[in-house]
Amino acid sequence: MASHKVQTVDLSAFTTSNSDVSTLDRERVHAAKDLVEACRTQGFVKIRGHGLTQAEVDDAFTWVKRLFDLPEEEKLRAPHPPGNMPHRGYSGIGLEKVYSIKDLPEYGSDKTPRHRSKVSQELRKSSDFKESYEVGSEQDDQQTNIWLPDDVLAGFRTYMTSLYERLAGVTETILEAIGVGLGLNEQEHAALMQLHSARHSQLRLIHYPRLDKEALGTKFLARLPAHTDWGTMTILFQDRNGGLELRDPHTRQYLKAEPEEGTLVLNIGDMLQRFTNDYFISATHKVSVPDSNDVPVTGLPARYSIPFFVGPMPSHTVATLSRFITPDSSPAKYEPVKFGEYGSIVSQYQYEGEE
Ligand SMILES: O=C(O)CCC(=O)C(=O)O
Ligand SMILES: [Fe+2]
Repeated sequence: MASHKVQTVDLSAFTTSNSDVSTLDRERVHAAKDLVEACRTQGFVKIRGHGLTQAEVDDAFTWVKRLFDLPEEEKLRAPHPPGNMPHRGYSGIGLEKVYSIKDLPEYGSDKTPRHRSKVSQELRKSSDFKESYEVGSEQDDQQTNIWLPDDVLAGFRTYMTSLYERLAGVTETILEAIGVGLGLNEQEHAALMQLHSARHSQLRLIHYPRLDKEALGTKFLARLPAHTDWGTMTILFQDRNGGLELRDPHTRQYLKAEPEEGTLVLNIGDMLQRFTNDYFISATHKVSVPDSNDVPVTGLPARYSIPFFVGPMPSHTVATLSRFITPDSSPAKYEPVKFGEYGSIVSQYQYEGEE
C-alpha cells in the first residue's frame, strides 16, 4: 500500500495484559502485521503503546535539556575521546559528519588515517551543527561509559542508566512484535532476537542549537544530512518541534515525522535489511535546515532528540534468514557480515577527532 505519510502502529497489545488471552492474541497478530507491513513498504513507522508513558518521555527531555544547558567547559568534563572509539561522552558542535556506507568510496581497501580524512573532506565540506552525548550499557565489555562528575549534574548517570535499560526493554517488545508479524519459527525468532544485545546498543542525546535567520542566509549550516543507520534499527524520540524526515523508498519523497504525543519513531537499519534480504528497508532519513526565507524572524528553534541505536554484539555475524532467499525470485543479496567490522567501516569516516 503506497502511503504519503508516516504510519502509526499501536503496540499496546504487547505491553498491556488487561484483556482476555484470545482477544489479546488476535490484537497482537493484527498490530504485528501492520508493523511488518510498514517496515517492508517504508522502513519506518511511528509506534504508540510502546511501554513508556509520555510523562517518562518528558522526563527524559528535561534531563537532556539540563545537560546541554550546562556551560561548555562543564560538558567538556566528559569529553568524547579522539577518534571514533569508544563512542561515548560529550561531543561539541562540528565533531561529527554523518554518512551511509554506500557514500564511502573504496571502503575496506585503503583505511589509512590520511586517506580517511581526505575522504571525509571530499564527502562533505561542513560538519553537522549539533552537539551530542553518547551513553552505552554499564555492562558493555568493549566501550566504557564516560560520565560527568556527579557534582556537575547530580543524578544524571543514574537516570541515563535506567533510561538505557527501559529502552532496551522497548526494543525487546518491538522485536518480539516483528517476529510475530513475520510469522517466524522458534529458531528464526532466536536469530532475530540476537540482533539486539542489551549490552551493546547506544543511547544518544542530541541538541541542535537554535539557528539565527541571518546566519542561515549567509552560511551553509547542516543539522543532519541524509543517511541510513547501520545497526539493526533505531527507536527515536523527538521533542515537540519535530524535524525528522524519512524518505519513502518508492516515491523518494521525504515525509515529515510530525511529533505526536505518546509515539516514538522506529526506523529500520542496515542489519535488519540484510537479515531480511531487503524485505525490510533501511530507511534514509535526515534533519534538514529550511531555506532562510522560510524561517521566522525569531530563527529556527532549538531541537532535541533521543535516538537509541539497536545492534547485536560486535562479534555477531549477521546472515540473511534463509526464508527470505529463493533462488529465482529473491536471490541472496548480502554476504554474512560481522557487525563490529561493518560498524567500524562506517563510523571511522564520521567522527572528526584526531586519532
Ligand atoms: O535527531 C534526529 O531526529 C535524528 C538522529 C539520527 O538520525 C542519528 O543520530 O542517526
Ligand atoms: Fe540516523
